[in-house]
Amino acid sequence: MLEKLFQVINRIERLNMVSMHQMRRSVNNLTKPLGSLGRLEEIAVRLAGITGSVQPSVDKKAIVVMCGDHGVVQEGVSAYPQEVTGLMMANFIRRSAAVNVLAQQAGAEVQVIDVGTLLTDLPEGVVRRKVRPGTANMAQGPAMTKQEAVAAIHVGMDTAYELADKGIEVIGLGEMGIGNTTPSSAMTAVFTNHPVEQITGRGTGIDDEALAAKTKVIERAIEVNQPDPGDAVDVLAKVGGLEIAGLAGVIMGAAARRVPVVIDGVITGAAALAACRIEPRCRDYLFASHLSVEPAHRIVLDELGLKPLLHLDMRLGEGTGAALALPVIESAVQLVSRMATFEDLGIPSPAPEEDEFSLAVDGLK
Ligand SMILES: Cc1cc2ncn([C@H]3O[C@H](COP(=O)(O)O)[C@@H](O)[C@H]3O)c2cc1C
Ligand SMILES: O=C(O)c1cccnc1
Repeated sequence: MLEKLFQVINRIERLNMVSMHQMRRSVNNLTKPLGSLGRLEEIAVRLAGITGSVQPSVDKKAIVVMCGDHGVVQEGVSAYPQEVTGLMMANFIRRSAAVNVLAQQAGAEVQVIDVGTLLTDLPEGVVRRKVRPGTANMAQGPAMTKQEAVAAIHVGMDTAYELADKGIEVIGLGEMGIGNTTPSSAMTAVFTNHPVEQITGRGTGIDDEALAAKTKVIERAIEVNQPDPGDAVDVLAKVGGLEIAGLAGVIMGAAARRVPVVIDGVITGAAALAACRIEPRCRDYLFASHLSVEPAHRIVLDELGLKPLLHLDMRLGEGTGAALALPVIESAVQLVSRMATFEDLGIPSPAPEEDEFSLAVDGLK
């Protein structure tokens, strides 16, 4: 069962330092003051490292929306009923949800995958990869078995491989699953050892009383299940979710295929933490799109050493932040491929010589 997971992880390589070095030199030769394109320069350098090309392309884009339901919703942790998961899936298929609008603007296709919802009558167009119909209530016992968590990871890995096979050059992550900020906070607490109280947020918009109750539910889930922070599959199985495990699989699969991944909010962030605990090299393939209002998100990004590209006070999920960041990433590529160099203008590059001799790898932020 674990063989496939290990085969994918084995393929995840370091970034290509030669390409990064060459890209940094190209960026320094563009007709602008040194460093003046700020983080766009880092994006270009890291894309070179990820793709192994000094002319990377992120033209073909996809947003993967992994969907799952959560038994812990019984505990009153969300402001909305569980049926909203399915209703929103239908909305994604009709292309009328927030993520569809933003993905269309970014020129990205949206793929909707059922990895573990309660829905039996799935709308046409949803990819059918259900591992089980929703998780069990993690406040009473494990959300799922380890086998199920691994099966959900495999769904994500397969998805990333299929997208890479069809020429997708950048993958944005999204999710839908009423209640899923609860397992995301639980996972973040376990992986980072921060107090649950500091990590738990209002999700879809619960009041103070419900927030206090949600915090207690998460503490209870950790107490009851005793997830092992050193075993990310154990954490995913005991206090995670099917769509979260699927997203961790997408990250590992994409990294194995040298495809950059743009994470979204607190749920895709928790998935990224899990993927990076399984294989730390995954981290170099990730871009953080935005900083969510959910308190766990800042903790996740700090832990991963990722800086968000946008600050828009969003707290939606679905892949909305990832969709918004895709054009920013594409801008970095367009700048390096289309701007003139100092040589083009017939003057020597003013970039300092010692840059050539720096071993510090930039573009890793
Ligand atoms: C209409 C609607 C659309 C959404 N799109 C994403 N989410 C977001 O809210 C859920 C997580 O919040 P909580 O843990 O509080 O339930 C997820 O499904 C997430 O993607 C939505 C939630 C609602 C209600
Ligand atoms: O930050 C997020 O991703 C988020 C916040 C609240 C609800 N759903 C998602």
